[in-house]
Amino acid sequence: MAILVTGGAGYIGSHMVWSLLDAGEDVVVVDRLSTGFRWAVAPAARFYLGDVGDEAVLKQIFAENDIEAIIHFAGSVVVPDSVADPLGYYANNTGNTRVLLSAAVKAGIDKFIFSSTAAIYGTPDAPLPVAETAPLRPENPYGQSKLMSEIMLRDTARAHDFRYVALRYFNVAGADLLGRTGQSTVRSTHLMKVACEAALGKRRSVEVFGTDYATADGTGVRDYIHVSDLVLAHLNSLDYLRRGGATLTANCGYGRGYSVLEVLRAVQKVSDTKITIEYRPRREGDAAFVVADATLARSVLGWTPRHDDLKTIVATTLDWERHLFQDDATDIDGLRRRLAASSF
Ligand SMILES: NC(=O)c1ccc[n+]([C@@H]2O[C@H](COP(=O)([O-])OP(=O)(O)OC[C@H]3O[C@@H](n4cnc5c(N)ncnc54)[C@H](O)[C@@H]3O)[C@@H](O)[C@H]2O)c1
Ligand SMILES: O=c1ccn([C@@H]2O[C@H](COP(=O)(O)OP(=O)(O)O[C@H]3O[C@H](CO)[C@H](O)[C@H](O)[C@H]3O)[C@@H](O)[C@H]2O)c(=O)[nH]1
Repeated sequence: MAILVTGGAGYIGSHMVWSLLDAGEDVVVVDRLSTGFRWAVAPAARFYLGDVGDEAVLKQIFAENDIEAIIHFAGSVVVPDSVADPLGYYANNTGNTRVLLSAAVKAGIDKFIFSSTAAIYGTPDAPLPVAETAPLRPENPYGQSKLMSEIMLRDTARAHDFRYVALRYFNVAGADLLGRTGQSTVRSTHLMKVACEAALGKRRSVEVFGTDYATADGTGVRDYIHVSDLVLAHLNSLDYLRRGGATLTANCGYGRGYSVLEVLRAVQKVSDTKITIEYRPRREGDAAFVVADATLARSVLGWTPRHDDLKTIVATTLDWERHLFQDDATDIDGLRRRLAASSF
């Protein structure tokens, strides 16, 4: 039987596909390539170009493959875009997830792993690790769209023979340690990627949004989790569901935070460069401190992270940035040549 990975051409999904293949799984990918790249999909996976909201595509996939479980990454992920285009975000993240869930139930697929986000907590009440039981108060349509999907999952599991694990990711960063994939998102706004681009001269400077937070150095604190550890939590979730585990919602983070300035210092140290920093006012909607209490993932899923080290996160992000070609992100042969010639 095969695992269907939606959004498998994207940043996190492409790592998932490699890890599943490494573990000997049979993998099918569906992606509409809105932000993902065909070249990012490991060649051994069967690829369908299509939308998870398109019932005909799903029907074809389920007819041509014996799907055991679905890992659902496909979605729109840019918070400010969700404020500008809420209906587009609800359509893709909530509406299309509904279509996928409905097709899964009809096809008798009873295991589902979902990409949720710490954004559904909004601003935590206190600068303490946030547990799954904390109030859910998303502050933007992106977070709302994911919360609505979590609610659909909950109700689907109550009504049907269907179990799921919803993983609430904190700040995902880093790249595959073998250099096979990484974050290739065009115009990313994520701090780790932006800082590494600046270190390599792809950007003139890094803006630090806010220096007056109630944190040790005044800048925002986040829980940066290496993408390979995040993907491991999905493998653990798959095992858990296969063993008959009950529906679960779990945070994915390391349980400790780094400030913006600590991240920038780490990037400068690992890259041996000096980054030009521009201090700016706070970015709207940013919380001071967002760190996971991931006790549940460790205890119930048996998740044991292997790369809980800021230097590794920075080094793998830098390595991937060095290998990314700048002009033509559709140049798959060019990327393969560069990867083949690389030292990974
Ligand atoms: N990156 C993070 O820090 C982070 C944090 C929390 C949650 N998440 C969630 O993880 C998932 C993956 O995020 P990512 O960072 O890899 O983003 P990404 O943009 O790199 O990947 C998303 C992939 O889904 C595809 N896609 C989007 N809509 C689709 C649709 N309707 N049908 C088929 N394919 C579609 C895109 O082409 C892309 O390949 C998302 O659901 C996101 O909300 C990401
Ligand atoms: O150029 C930048 C970019 C970010 N930051 C700061 O760096 C920290 C991290 O910001 P990111 O944009 O990298 O990530 P966010 O914490 O804003 O959000 C990310 O993590 C969330 C979960 O906590 C959601 O999943 C969301 O989708 C994802 O973008 C914040 O304090 C932010 O203010 C800067 O100072 N300068």
